[in-house]
Parts: sequence; structure tokens; C-alpha cells
Amino acid sequence: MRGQVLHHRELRGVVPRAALDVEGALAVVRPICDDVRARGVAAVVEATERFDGVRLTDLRVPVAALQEALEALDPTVRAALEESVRRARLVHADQRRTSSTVRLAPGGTVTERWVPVERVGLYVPGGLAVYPSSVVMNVVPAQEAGVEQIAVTSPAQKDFGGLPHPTILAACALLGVDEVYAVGGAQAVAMFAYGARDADGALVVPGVDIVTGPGNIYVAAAKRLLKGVIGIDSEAGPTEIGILADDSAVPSEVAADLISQAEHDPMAGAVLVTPSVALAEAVQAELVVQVAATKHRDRVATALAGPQSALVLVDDLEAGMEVVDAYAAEHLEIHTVDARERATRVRNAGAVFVGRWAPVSLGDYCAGSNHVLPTGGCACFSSGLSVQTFLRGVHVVDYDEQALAGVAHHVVALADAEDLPAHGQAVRARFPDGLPA
Ligand SMILES: NC(=O)c1ccc[n+]([C@@H]2O[C@H](COP(=O)([O-])OP(=O)(O)OC[C@H]3O[C@@H](n4cnc5c(N)ncnc54)[C@H](O)[C@@H]3O)[C@@H](O)[C@H]2O)c1
Ligand SMILES: N[C@H](CO)Cc1c[nH]c[nH+]1
Ligand SMILES: [Zn+2]
Repeated sequence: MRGQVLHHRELRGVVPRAALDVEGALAVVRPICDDVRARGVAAVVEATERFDGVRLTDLRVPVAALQEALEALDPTVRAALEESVRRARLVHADQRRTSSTVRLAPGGTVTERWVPVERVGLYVPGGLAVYPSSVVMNVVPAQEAGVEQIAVTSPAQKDFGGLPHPTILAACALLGVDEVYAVGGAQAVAMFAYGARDADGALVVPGVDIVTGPGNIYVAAAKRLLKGVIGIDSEAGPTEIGILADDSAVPSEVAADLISQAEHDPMAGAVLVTPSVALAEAVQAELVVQVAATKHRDRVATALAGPQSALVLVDDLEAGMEVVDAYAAEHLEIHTVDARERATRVRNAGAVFVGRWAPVSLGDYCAGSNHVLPTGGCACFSSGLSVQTFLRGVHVVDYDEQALAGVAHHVVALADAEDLPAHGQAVRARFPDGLPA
């Protein structure tokens, strides 16, 4: 990309991306979702056996298991989760929206009411890693939005008697959520979207209004497929980190941050954008050493070697800004001398991390920000999970006779201009003696 400075829309086609994208994964998840729609619980049970190796007898986790998991939770992990919840709650409580009323004329108002959806299904991943932090990131905004019914689902684990991982169950109990299912993947999204009945026709899992939460490419594809049947947050799929850096960056820290996110998934993307050849070379050398030493070195190495990961050399930091806007990373770290100023100019990113003391790992757990963020370029038009995700704005239009009279002739003029005279007539009918002037 050296030598080119293009608008981010033109660059989008050449930024690093995985070979299998959400569109490609639709073909895999469509039959799974169709089957759940047609056969309900039986299809969910079969998909769980096929993909997770567990034959479920009950989709729902017994409430007692949640409480037991909380009682058995390591106190250090409990303290960390409590701090994560405390910080997330402070940030998300601040996102609440209050109704507001605008008076357009004497007797004429429009009020915007913010109404939470009634019932939500929150996805917590559990394939390659365990994600109690995603319980926090899903549940806290839903609670702060005032959602009445919160259901969580997470993949059944062979090693834990077919229940989701105990730390996930403990996190649910900590947050007061008692409706939890042991289902993962596309079948979980479909189960929430359509609801699921058993062979006798009994409703085992009631459908929801919105499904949120992160997941692998199959979860993201199911969300894309079923959007419309349900609302979704964003396509929060395989993790990505973009780093914009100059010579002031510390190579070992940059490498560690790239690896931290590559650790999620062989499909994770890690992209360094820099004008500094020296930095790029130093980071490359660090990666060799650090990858060899990291626990999940196989999937990290696969992720870093994939077409979704790259070290991108640019002419200067301004060209780098164009590249990171085109890439639209889920997470963008900025390690430059002027990081704070650059952060204010980033247009496309799920979340921005300013300087060396704000690594993505901080945001993953304890910054207070939400870690459920758009991937695959969706940060160009989607936001991270927030209280707003669970709210709908409803306009309440309240005009009295005088207020309608004041604008009636304009309504009729526009209705006539659109060749929709019945619209105008609906107003004329209220003024049988003729339209007010
Ligand atoms: N964008 C975000 O906000 C964000 C946040 C956290 C994690 N993540 C991502 O979440 C993902 C977690 O992935 P995971 O795999 O560990 O857990 P997961 O729960 O997302 O996926 C596991 C499920 O995938 C299904 N599955 C696996 N292989 C399949 C196949 N070949 N065909 C159909 N279905 C299949 C199974 O049903 C299984 O239950 C990672 O990609 C991680 O990067 C994203
Ligand atoms: N980095 C992930 C978001 O893509 C969130 C996470 C959870 N646990 C660890 N990391
Ligand atoms: Zn992470």
C-alpha cells in the first residue's frame, strides 16, 4: 500500500480480511437455522450433539446449578468480575435516555419515548475460550436499559456435564440472571429467533425480540441471516485488532497486543499500520519470540499467518489514518506521539484505545467500555453493544384542533404533490367548513 493515499471507501477492497467471511458462512448456517425453525427443540439437540458433542436432555440450565457455580467461584475471579460489573454499570447507566418533548405549536407536541424491548437473548461464546466477561458486557446494558426478560445462552461443554462453563454460570448468577440455556452456535441464535417447541408442542424456549453478543463466524452469520426476524446488535464476529503506530511505540507491547487478540480464534485478525520500517521489523522479531512462548501458539500463529493479518507500511501517519479507517477495526489502538489527537479523528472503529496504557485487554475486561463490537468492516455503520441497542424511540404525536388547523393546508399540499389525495382528505374531513387558512 506504500505510495497510495486513497479514500477509505476505495481502500476497503484491499485491506486484510479472512478467507471465510460472514457472507460465506451463511451457506453453513442456513440449514441449521431452517431446521430449528421447522423442528424446534429436536433440531437444537441434534445440532448440539453434532457441533459440541453433547446430547442435551434439557436445554435450560437448572437454577440450582447457577447458584452452585457462584458459590464455587474462585474469590479472585469473583472480585475481578464484580469490578468489571461496577465499571461497566457506571458507563452504561450514563447511556440511559430520557423522554423528551418538543412543542411545535400551541397545542402541538412530539414526545420521543425510549422504550426497552421486552425480552432479549444474550449470546455468550464458549467454543475455544470461556467468556464470563461477555456475560457482563451483554447483561449490564440490557439491565440498564430496563429489559424485563433476560435469557442467556452459551455452548454446552462436554467437560462440565453438558452445562455451559461454570464461570459463565457464576457470572449469570452474580448478575441475577436465572434463565440460561446450554446451546451455542447458529442453533442458539435460531432458537431465540423462532422460539423452540418440543415434540409435544410445548414451548420450551420462548422467542426473543433481540439477540445480542459476540461469537465466531457462524454465530455472526446466523445473526445476519435472522436479522429481521429478530433485532441484533452488530455482527460481532471473530476478533480484530488494528494498531496505528509510529517510532514512539514499544515493539514488545505492540506485539503483545497483536497476540492478545489473535489468541481468540484462528480467524482473528491482527493488523499493524505504520510508516516506520524499523518498528515493523522490531515488531516482527518480537512476534517470533512471543508467539513461540504463548499458550495458544497454534491458533495465534494461524491467525497471524492468515490473510486477515498483516504489517502494513504506509508513507506517513496520515496515510495510515486512511488505512485504519478503511480497515474499520473492531479495536483500534493508537501508539503515536499524538495519539489523543489522532483518536478524535478516527472515523471507523468499534472502539479506540489511546496510547500504551490503554491496551485492548483493558477494554476486554475492566475499562468500563463494552467489548461486544462490530467486526468485518461493520464498524463503518454499526456501534458496539450499548443501552441504546435495547431501546426503541417511539414518537408520540399529540396535536389539538388548533394545532392541526395551523398546519392542515401544508399537509394537504404535500399529499396532493405526492398524488395521495386520500391523505389530504383525512385532514379535510376534520374541517367540514373548509381548510383553515
Ligand atoms: N466481536 C466481538 O465483540 C467479540 C467479543 C468476544 C469474542 N469474539 C469472538 O467470539 C468467538 C468465539 O468463538 P468460539 O468458537 O470460541 O465460541 P462460539 O460460542 O462463538 O462458537 C462455538 C459454537 O460454534 C459452533 N460451530 C463450531 N464449528 C462449527 C461449524 N463448522 N459449523 C457450524 N457451527 C459450528 C458450535 O455450535 C459451537 O457451539 C471468537 O471468534 C472471538 O474472536 C468476538
Ligand atoms: N477481545 C474480545 C472482543 O473482541 C473480548 C474478550 C473477552 N475476553 C477476552 N477478550
Ligand atoms: Zn480479547
